Amino acid sequence: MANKANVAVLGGGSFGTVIANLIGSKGEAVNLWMRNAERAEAINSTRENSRYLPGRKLSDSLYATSDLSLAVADADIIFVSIPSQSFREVIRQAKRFIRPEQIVVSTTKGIEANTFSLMSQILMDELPENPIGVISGPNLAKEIVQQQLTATVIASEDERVRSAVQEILHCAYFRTYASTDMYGVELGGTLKNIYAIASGLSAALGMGENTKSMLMTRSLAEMSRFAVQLGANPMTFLGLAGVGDLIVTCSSPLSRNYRVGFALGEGKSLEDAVTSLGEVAEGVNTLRYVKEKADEMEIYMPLVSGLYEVVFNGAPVSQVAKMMMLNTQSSDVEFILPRDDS
Ligand SMILES: NC(=O)C1=CN([C@@H]2O[C@H](COP(=O)(O)OP(=O)(O)OC[C@H]3O[C@@H](n4cnc5c(N)ncnc54)[C@H](OP(=O)(O)O)[C@@H]3O)[C@@H](O)[C@H]2O)C=CC1
Ligand SMILES: O=C(CO)COP(=O)(O)O
Repeated sequence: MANKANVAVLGGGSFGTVIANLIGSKGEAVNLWMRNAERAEAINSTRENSRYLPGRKLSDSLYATSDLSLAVADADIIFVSIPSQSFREVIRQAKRFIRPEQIVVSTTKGIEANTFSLMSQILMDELPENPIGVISGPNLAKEIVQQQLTATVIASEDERVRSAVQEILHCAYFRTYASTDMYGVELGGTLKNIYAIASGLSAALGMGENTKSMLMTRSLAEMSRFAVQLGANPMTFLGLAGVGDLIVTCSSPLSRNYRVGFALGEGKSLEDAVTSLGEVAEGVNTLRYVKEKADEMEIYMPLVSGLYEVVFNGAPVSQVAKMMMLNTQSSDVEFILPRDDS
């Protein structure tokens, strides 16, 4: 039976299902929209998303549907968990069913091809009257479904969005912290995917803990530098959506981006690494778009440039790493000692 649900989640992959299930587990009626009608029916009859979360029993309050109009009809909040390359297309399909008072929240960590838009910018373009927000943080879907203690960030300039999302997601194993820096929070979640690929690569090559720590910390320096040039607040990168998400994604084999890097480090081709995942790894496209943007804006991003050479031009990691290590010495925290003064 269809839910008269206060919440809709668009996207029946790993994260969409997990967010819908978390809300459902609180006893809230939630509709999970997916494009595949057979899969939706199977979820309703078996209480399992066998494609993305095999073996995990889903809440009885979750109703899966391939009917977009029905999914969003009664929702106060609509979460959108669709990979970045299809995000605008899905919002365009949905927008005729969405009313201006409905809150729309992206969970997607990626950049649109050609426009360099983040998902909040797509939401503002397509749904200019709706209150919008983004959630981002160290949020591995496969840990949330096991009810591992987890926190995320809801970022929105609209206080009503922040408090509605905090309330709907709050439970004994999930906390939601608030921010007004939507762009910074989103950029944090998006950029760290690049460095997760680099971390997976370095792990596969047997690099030590010193190397991993250097890589993560210099990644944070590089992503903050880029974000500041694009107008985000660097302080956001000290929070869950910056350093928090960077740590989890650069450390865990549950991260798909880390796994792509690991597979590359084992000698697999990029195509094999991506297809064997069977899920989205946003970092591959993000690397491409950020490299272009950094070149265009002349932003110094040696890790992005080096990784780009390895991933897309087959450069040997040892050669790229040596070049970086022998590069001109620089400052540690450039907000204290500017790079040019070091
Ligand atoms: N998984 C995680 O741990 C986390 C993921 N995220 C972010 O959430 C976003 C979604 O990721 P996730 O759910 O993990 O990805 P998955 O690869 O697990 O699933 C993607 C989902 O999107 C659907 N989809 C893709 N294109 C379309 C389309 N054109 N129309 C309708 N549905 C479409 C797929 O449908 P189909 O199965 O039919 O192909 C699938 O249900 C990503 O940006 C990711 O970075 C954020 C935090 C954590
Ligand atoms: O964003 C994530 C964890 O916060 C999920 O990372 P992956 O997309 O690399 O699996």
